[in-house]
Amino acid sequence: MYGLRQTGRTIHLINLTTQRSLSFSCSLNKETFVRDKPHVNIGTVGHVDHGKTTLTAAITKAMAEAYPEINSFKDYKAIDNAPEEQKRGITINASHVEYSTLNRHYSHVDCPGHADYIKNMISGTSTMDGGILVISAADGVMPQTREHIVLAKQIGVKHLVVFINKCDTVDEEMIELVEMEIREELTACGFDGDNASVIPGSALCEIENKQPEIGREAILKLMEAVDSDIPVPERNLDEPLLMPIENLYKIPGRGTVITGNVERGVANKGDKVEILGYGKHFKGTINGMETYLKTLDRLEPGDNAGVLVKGVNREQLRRGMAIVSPGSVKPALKVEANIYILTDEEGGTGKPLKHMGQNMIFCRTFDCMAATIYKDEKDRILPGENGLMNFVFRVPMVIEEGDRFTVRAGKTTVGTGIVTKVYDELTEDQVAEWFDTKASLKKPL
Ligand SMILES: Nc1nc2c(ncn2[C@@H]2O[C@H](COP(=O)(O)OP(=O)(O)OP(=O)(O)O)[C@@H](O)[C@H]2O)c(=O)[nH]1
Ligand SMILES: [Mg+2]
Repeated sequence: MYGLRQTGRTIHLINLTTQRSLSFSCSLNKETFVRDKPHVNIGTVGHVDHGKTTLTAAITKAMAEAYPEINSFKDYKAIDNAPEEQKRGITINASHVEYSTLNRHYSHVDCPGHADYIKNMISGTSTMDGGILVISAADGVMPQTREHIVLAKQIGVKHLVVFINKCDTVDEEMIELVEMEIREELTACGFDGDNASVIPGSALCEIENKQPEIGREAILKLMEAVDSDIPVPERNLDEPLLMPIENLYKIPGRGTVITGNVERGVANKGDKVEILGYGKHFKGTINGMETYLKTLDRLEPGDNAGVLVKGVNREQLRRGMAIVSPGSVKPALKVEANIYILTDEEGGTGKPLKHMGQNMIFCRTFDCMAATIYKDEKDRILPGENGLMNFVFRVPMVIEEGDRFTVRAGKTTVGTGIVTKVYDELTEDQVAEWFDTKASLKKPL
């Protein structure tokens, strides 16, 4: 026996015996997103293949089964939907899904675990109010488990809930060992390891409707822990708009759709905006906003939104730029930061940064080359220590006092920092000339 239920634009076909449902969209007029619950941004992080995408799909399934009126199941293929992701069976791009518990609406970003795509993990994590750390009971703590905990901490994710996955493959004793190991690891990285919620289960069991005690029930327990452990952050509605760009789409005849997470401020249809970063400056007008295919009445902090902007071309823009209220942000070329250098064990290089070296800086959704300059040429900040140093970007970037960022060299995270000061004494020409000649032969900027 099957039943039909409609929620907004979505029709759910429900098997009345198993309560499994299949959802599909119909083309009624677009619904308006109703802000009837607090909205929280979360996501899955952890080592490659530990089951983050499977868990993401399993959460949407468990939520759709528990509250079908407000949720629909997104299967694995809908989350890892790029051809290369499907061919290789790994996540490359951070991908977003939404679901609701009775108390909250969540936007969930499923981050890649593979070391080659840490860049996408960093930009995905930059918008999280809290995270679900996924760890396989069969493997325990692995290199990217540790790297993701360290990065989440430094990026400013204050709350982590742990899901020990693949419990269908091991015995009780092993699960207890992994729980002890992960609590220690969290504590070592500055989280409250003793009191963190650690939920054992199996994402695959929920997907395959097996062993509900480690499948469905564990996922519901996990979401209860997420509801209670990850507080709704304070949203700053009074400041001018800032929304870092995550992705861009061109809609022929309509304009450019910019997706991302609103960091602060509100904006309405018809508002004028600026788009800044990578030394560029464009002007446009907001012509519409959406979240998960529903119309937004206005942009608010925390929204994971798609914004239709008139007056800019998709080709001019790139991820890492930011949409801001006109005149509210001045991009910076040179900043001072308090920087912490990772040790070998934390996944770093175990070496200090070079004076006048060049490294990639990751902040919000941007990555940009910067010169690393010690205040005194003889200074060195050793692994495991922190100190002040200057960074000069190749081009002006949207970065402000108090912003957190990550320093990477090749595939390794070298350090993490917080901006303590923004200088404005340099011109773009001076910086371009300095980078274009052999930087190391010149005196520090
Ligand atoms: N036995 C078992 N296998 C699982 C479970 N969860 C996931 N898997 C399997 O583990 C493999 C990796 O799962 P993914 O969800 O792709 O892992 P991931 O963490 O998203 O991987 P990346 O995004 O590439 O880092 C797949 O073959 C899954 O079917 C589980 O609970 N039990
Ligand atoms: Mg994945």
